[in-house]
Amino acid sequence: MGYATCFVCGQENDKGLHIHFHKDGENGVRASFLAEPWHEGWPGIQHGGVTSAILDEATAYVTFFMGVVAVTAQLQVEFQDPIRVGERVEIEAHPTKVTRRIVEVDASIRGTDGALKARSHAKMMILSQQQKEEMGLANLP
Ligand SMILES: CCCCCCCCCCCCCCCC(=O)SCCNC(=O)CCNC(=O)[C@H](O)C(C)(C)COP(=O)(O)OP(=O)(O)OC[C@H]1O[C@@H](n2cnc3c(N)ncnc32)[C@H](O)[C@@H]1OP(=O)(O)O
Repeated sequence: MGYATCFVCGQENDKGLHIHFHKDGENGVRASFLAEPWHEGWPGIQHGGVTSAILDEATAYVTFFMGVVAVTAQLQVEFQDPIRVGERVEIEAHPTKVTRRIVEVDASIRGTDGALKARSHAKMMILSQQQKEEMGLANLP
């Protein structure tokens, strides 16, 4: 599952994170990730941009599993506790509000002990047919 070349989930992206997201319950999403040395910013700590990309992707998978094509319009991230290189984390996301054009999604990253590392709130904009065509996303499966 996933787009082959996607930076976060694509299995054919040599520079990617190769995270496998799966459906959890009706509209939830789950995944797991282990930070490698090449994901760090400050020594030994996962770069905040990598953390944000993971939260963004988990959010996008929520809308994907809902069967809509959407892009991130807004992503607010809170970095609660450093994610250490070599540390496994668990990722979760679920929708909090669905309107005609916007799906709001909460996502979180926790240590295997359940301690909160980072969380986000996002607004995903559901694309119109015209927007899908303009962005080259009209023929997604
Ligand atoms: C084989 C198959 C396997 C598949 C496996 C699944 C793979 C699943 C993952 C794939 C990979 C995903 C990747 C990660 C997800 C990205 O990261 S997507 C990339 C990052 N995001 C973008 O590039 C989006 C760029 N922005 C845009 O294109 C446009 O600004 C948008 C978001 C489409 C909105 O444009 P628009 O529709 O023209 O918006 P507009 O009509 O002006 O406004 C509509 C309403 O939304 C509000 N609004 C507009 N923009 C914003 C905003 N930025 N913030 C808040 N509100 C906004 C407006 O205020 C307005 O509100 P109302 O006045 O109606 O109350």
